[in-house]
Amino acid sequence: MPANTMNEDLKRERQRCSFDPKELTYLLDGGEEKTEERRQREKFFLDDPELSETAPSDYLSHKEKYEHAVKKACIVFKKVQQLQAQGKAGMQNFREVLGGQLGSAILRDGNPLGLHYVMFIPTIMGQGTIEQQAEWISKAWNLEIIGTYAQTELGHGTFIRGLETTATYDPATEEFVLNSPTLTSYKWWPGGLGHTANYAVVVAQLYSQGICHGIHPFIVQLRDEETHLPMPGFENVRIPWNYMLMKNGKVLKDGSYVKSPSSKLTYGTMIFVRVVIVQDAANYLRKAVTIATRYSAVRHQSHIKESAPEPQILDFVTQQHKLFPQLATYFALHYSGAWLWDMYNNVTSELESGELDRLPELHALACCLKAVSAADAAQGIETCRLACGGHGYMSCSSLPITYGLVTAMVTYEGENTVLLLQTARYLMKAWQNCLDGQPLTPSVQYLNSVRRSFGGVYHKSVPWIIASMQRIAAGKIETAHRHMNDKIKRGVNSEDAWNETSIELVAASEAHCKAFIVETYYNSVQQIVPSVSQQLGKALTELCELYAVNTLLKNIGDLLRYSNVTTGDLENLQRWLEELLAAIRPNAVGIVDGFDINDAIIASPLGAYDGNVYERLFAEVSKSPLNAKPVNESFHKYLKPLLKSKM
Ligand SMILES: CCCCCCCC/C=C\CCCCCC(=O)SCCNC(=O)CCNC(=O)[C@H](O)C(C)(C)COP(=O)(O)OP(=O)(O)OC[C@H]1O[C@@H](n2cnc3c(N)ncnc32)[C@H](O)[C@@H]1OP(=O)(O)O
Ligand SMILES: Cc1cc2nc3c(=O)[nH]c(=O)nc-3n(C[C@H](O)[C@H](O)[C@H](O)COP(=O)(O)OP(=O)(O)OC[C@H]3O[C@@H](n4cnc5c(N)ncnc54)[C@H](O)[C@@H]3O)c2cc1C
Repeated sequence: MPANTMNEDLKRERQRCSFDPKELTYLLDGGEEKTEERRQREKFFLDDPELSETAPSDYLSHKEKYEHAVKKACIVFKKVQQLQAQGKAGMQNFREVLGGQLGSAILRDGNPLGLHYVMFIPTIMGQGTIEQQAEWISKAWNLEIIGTYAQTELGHGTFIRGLETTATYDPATEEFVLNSPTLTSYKWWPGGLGHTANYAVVVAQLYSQGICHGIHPFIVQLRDEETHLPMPGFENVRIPWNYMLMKNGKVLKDGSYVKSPSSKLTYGTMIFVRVVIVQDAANYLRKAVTIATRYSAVRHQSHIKESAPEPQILDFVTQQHKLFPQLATYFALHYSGAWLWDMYNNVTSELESGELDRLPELHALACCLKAVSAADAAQGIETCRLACGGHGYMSCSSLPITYGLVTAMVTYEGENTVLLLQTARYLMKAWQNCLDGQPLTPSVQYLNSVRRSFGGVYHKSVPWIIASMQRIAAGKIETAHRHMNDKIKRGVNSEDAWNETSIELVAASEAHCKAFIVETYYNSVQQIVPSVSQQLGKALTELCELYAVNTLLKNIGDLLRYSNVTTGDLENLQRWLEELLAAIRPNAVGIVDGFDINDAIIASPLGAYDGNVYERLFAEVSKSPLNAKPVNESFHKYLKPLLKSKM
């Protein structure tokens, strides 16, 4: 590939952009200094020859992939320690390096230490007493031990009250006896459990004095610290009394049980990871949309006008409609995720001082935001893949693997439907409170005002869209609530009525979440615009408007059902959408440049900064071991005899 050549289309795109992409980069990083620190950090890892790929891991066996990942995870860990020693990395950077887009670029096939950092350490911090934290955290932090989070069993993942593993307290020896007596009680799925971890937080049903007290977390050693040989399996395994994490519920040495202020505090790590997922989903989406946008600016095909040369595929309005909403969705999830992170930190410090009031609202928001961000990012990444035609299907495009990582988010840490039903539980109570004139928490305040009006007159503004989406959400909440209560009045018991209404409950929850995201995104942009250049402010406003208009248009049926919108209003909305696509078009490449994702993290011949798509694609496929020899052995072994036999 010729060195330092830049694709001519991308050059032109960059000249057309109305704002300076650097300004967007600084905004997203939190300032020029932060951008510089991030770039230095990325360079520190990506320039390390031991971490850079000599050949794509696609061509390795499963076993080789695992060994390769462990090797790299260890190098990364040592490098993080070096940064920490220099005061250049804290917990947040740890997550970025090991779990964020940098981590996923270095450890393309998964991080064997991921669960150690994302769940094992946070569980000890959130559920352990001060003494237990003192005992375990530094060991875990320094990687003297490697942990995982073993909750899910072969038979139960969602319904954790149904877990079968037991931990029975024996006061005679001051030990817990752990047991997984059936096939369905075997721990199944925990990341790193098979070969990497030597300790786990095991979630088990606590029994003491003959009474079951529900699920609680226990630290269990899985492998010998020296030989790494597995400890005896989960049949009557004894662990010391103080290996039960006892910040919340406790067992005293005599076996008496002291209840937690809320049994749901045991579920705290799950809330933490759901909050983290919102940001991670957004970041994976921005990587995919960077690839697809740059590719679409470089790729020419077909005609808009027969007389003109083949256009960039980005000039097809349908292509813009595939990609620009994904750009906007990134920002929407980014700002909603930041909002949720702040709420999580505030509520967590309130919990520390015994205030539990805001926990249900945090749980309700974390559940629906995790579900919607995982689903929308997965769908958005798949749209980006489709937008790249055949080349998007290639593994080296990085789009299939990115989709694979994000679609897993739909299932893990609470399956999406299940989480949306948790939010629906909260919304049903909120609606009842609304009917009873009881106070409402901030995120459902809108139910009160929307209840009083069927809809305002259309005006071309995001506040009108927010009000419309709130009307849809309130309408769906009211409908589900009414249908469920009608069933109960007809004699259906409340649990069956819930199940029979659950399609509407899930839809209500999604609508509530979408209204929340649009409002949070809009409020964030309103706050930012006065502090940035007029050009960037305009670009950010257009993206926010696009997210709002596009989301509303995807819900036309609901809009017609729950508001007094006219068909003329819908035509106006469609025109507005098309105007926004045209307005964003000149800035599309500038926006993804503003994301400032290093080429090594992009890891796709379709999406590199220089736009040398075809040269890079060719170089990539040349790496396949299959292409090393002109004739593969299978020809002589199988094809040739078959061809001969036909002669
Ligand atoms: C630093 C380095 C980073 C490296 C990163 C590497 C990358 C890592 C990559 C991947 C990580 C992968 C992580 C995946 C790990 C996992 O998946 S771990 C397993 C997660 N499992 C789940 O999430 C299970 C889902 N199920 C549940 O959460 C619950 O069982 C349930 C909520 C569905 C039901 O629980 P149940 O006890 O039956 O509750 P209910 O009866 O339905 O409700 C009772 C009330 O409790 C409230 N509630 C439920 N959950 C919570 C909570 N978390 N907090 C607060 N309150 C909660 C619920 O609303 C009910 O309240 P009311 O009675 O008032 O209505
Ligand atoms: C990549 C990956 C990594 C994971 N890592 C870990 C880990 O490190 N540690 C760990 O403990 N676990 C881990 N898990 C397990 C994960 O948390 C569970 O798979 C997840 O919580 C879903 O539970 P399940 O598999 O039991 O699904 P199920 O609950 O069996 O879901 C199957 C279907 O049933 C439906 N369903 C279930 N219950 C209800 C309900 N109440 N109402 C309506 N529909 C319902 C669901 O919507 C879904 O459609 C991981 C899973 C994956 C995929």
